Amino acid sequence: MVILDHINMPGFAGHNPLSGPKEEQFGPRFPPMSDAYDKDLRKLALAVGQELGFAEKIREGVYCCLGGPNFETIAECRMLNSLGVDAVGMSTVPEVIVAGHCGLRVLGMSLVTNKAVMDYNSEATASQDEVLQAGKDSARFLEKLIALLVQRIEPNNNVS
Ligand SMILES: O=P(O)(O)O[C@H]1O[C@H](CO)[C@@H](O)[C@H]1O
Ligand SMILES: Nc1nc2[nH]cnc2c(=O)[nH]1
Repeated sequence: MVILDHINMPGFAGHNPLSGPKEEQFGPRFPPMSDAYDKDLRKLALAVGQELGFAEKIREGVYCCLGGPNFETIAECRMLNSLGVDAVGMSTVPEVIVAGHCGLRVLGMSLVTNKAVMDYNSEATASQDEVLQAGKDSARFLEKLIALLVQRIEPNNNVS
C-alpha cells in the first residue's frame, strides 16, 4: 500500500517523537502534517507499480499506527475501518513525523501482510508467523518495485 495519509493513534495520548525540548534547527515547533506524504512520489510509486504489472497489488490508503505490541481486537478493527483506515501497523508514523519536521519529502509504503479479523464468528487470528511469511513471499516483488522506483527518483531527485 502506498501511504496516502496516516492516523497517529499513540499521538492522541501524547506519544509523539517531537515531544520534549524544541529542536528549532531541525524544523518548526508545530509542523504541518497535511502534506506528510509527497504527492509526486506517491504518483510515481503507483506508476512504477503499474509499469511492472503490479497494478492490482498496489493501491493508496490510510495507515493507522497503533502502539502494539498486541494485534487488534475485532472491535478495534471495526472501529478503525469505520474511521476510514485501510491498514494498521505499529511503526512508520513516528519516522514520518520526524522526517516531515525536518522538511524531507516522504514516500511511505506498507506491505499488507494479513487481513484484519472483523467477524466475531471468525476463527482467524493474526500472527507474527503469518506476517513474516508474507514478507518473505513478497520480497522479490518489493525488490523490483523499490529498485525501479529509486532509479526513477535518482536522476532528477526532485520528481515534479
Ligand atoms: O508496523 P508494521 O510495519 O506493521 O510491523 C508490525 O508488524 C510486526 C508484528 O507482526 C512488527 O514488526 C510490527 O512493527
Ligand atoms: N497493528 C498491527 N500491525 C501489523 N503489522 C502486520 N500485521 C499487523 C496487524 O495486524 N496489526
